[in-house]
Amino acid sequence: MTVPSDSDPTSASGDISENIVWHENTVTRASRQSNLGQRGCVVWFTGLSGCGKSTIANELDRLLIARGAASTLLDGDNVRHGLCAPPAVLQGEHGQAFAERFGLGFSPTDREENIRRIGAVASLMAGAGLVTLAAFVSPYQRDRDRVRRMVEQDGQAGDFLEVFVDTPLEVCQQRDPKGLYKKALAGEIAHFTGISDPYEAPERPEIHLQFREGMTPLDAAEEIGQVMQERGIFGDSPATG
Ligand SMILES: Nc1ncnc2c1ncn2[C@@H]1O[C@H](COP(=O)(O)OS(=O)(=O)O)[C@@H](OP(=O)(O)O)[C@H]1O
Ligand SMILES: Nc1ncnc2c1ncn2[C@@H]1O[C@H](COP(=O)(O)OP(=O)(O)O)[C@@H](O)[C@H]1O
Repeated sequence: MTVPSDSDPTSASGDISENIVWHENTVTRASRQSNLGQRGCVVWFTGLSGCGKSTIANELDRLLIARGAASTLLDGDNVRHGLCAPPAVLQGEHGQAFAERFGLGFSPTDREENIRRIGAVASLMAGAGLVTLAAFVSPYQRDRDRVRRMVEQDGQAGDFLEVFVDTPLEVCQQRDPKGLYKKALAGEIAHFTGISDPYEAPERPEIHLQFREGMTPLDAAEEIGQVMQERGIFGDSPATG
């Protein structure tokens, strides 16, 4: 825990929230959604490494764009190159102390902060009216529930759709496209989800993609698109203020 220094503006004022005042935007979420003809939302893919999160999310993204929707995609590996970069990436530019303080690995606390940051960004994107796809292992229910609360407080109930990509560990290990399971099983990667770190399966996901042999990414994406249609995401839903 870093004790604020005298030069830290918060040390004099005590509670930082006293000096940070929420500013209501002039342009409302409702007008952004009306312009886009859709409801901003977050479609949150969770599951083991190799379960198919990125593939299905990209397929859904393609379907959404094809139907004229405005969507965007946040992916674990990619976001960990920038917003949630590890210490090794930050050190060169920012120095060791900064890198150790703000860089993220895979400890429970680092994963918590990773998902908290992404949840805040995803909520802002949904607030702009975008269908925001997010594909992260996000192994802890508490972290996923926190994003759900954040998104639905900013918007409305139903704006967060949890998609459990329920592919068995054995299948993920057989796929192992990045060779990470092989490394993890050889002890070369610590805290690897499903091998040496826990994964808490969603208790009540909006969409449960149960693994079936022959089920294609397109099948999964179309199933999600259908649920989104039924939930009024594409323009026949009441806009929020
Ligand atoms: N220790 C460990 N555990 C799990 N995954 C690991 C680990 N180290 C690296 N990777 C690679 O990082 C991707 C997971 O990053 P996420 O940001 O989605 O993880 S988390 O949500 O913070 O748990 C994940 O990407 P996907 O395979 O696309 O899921 C892995 O390839
Ligand atoms: N429905 C599917 N059927 C067969 N292979 C799949 C399916 N979905 C994904 N894959 C393959 O599994 C591997 C891991 O998929 P990926 O989307 O990278 O998973 P994740 O993002 O969860 O790590 C990739 O090689 C991908 O082509």
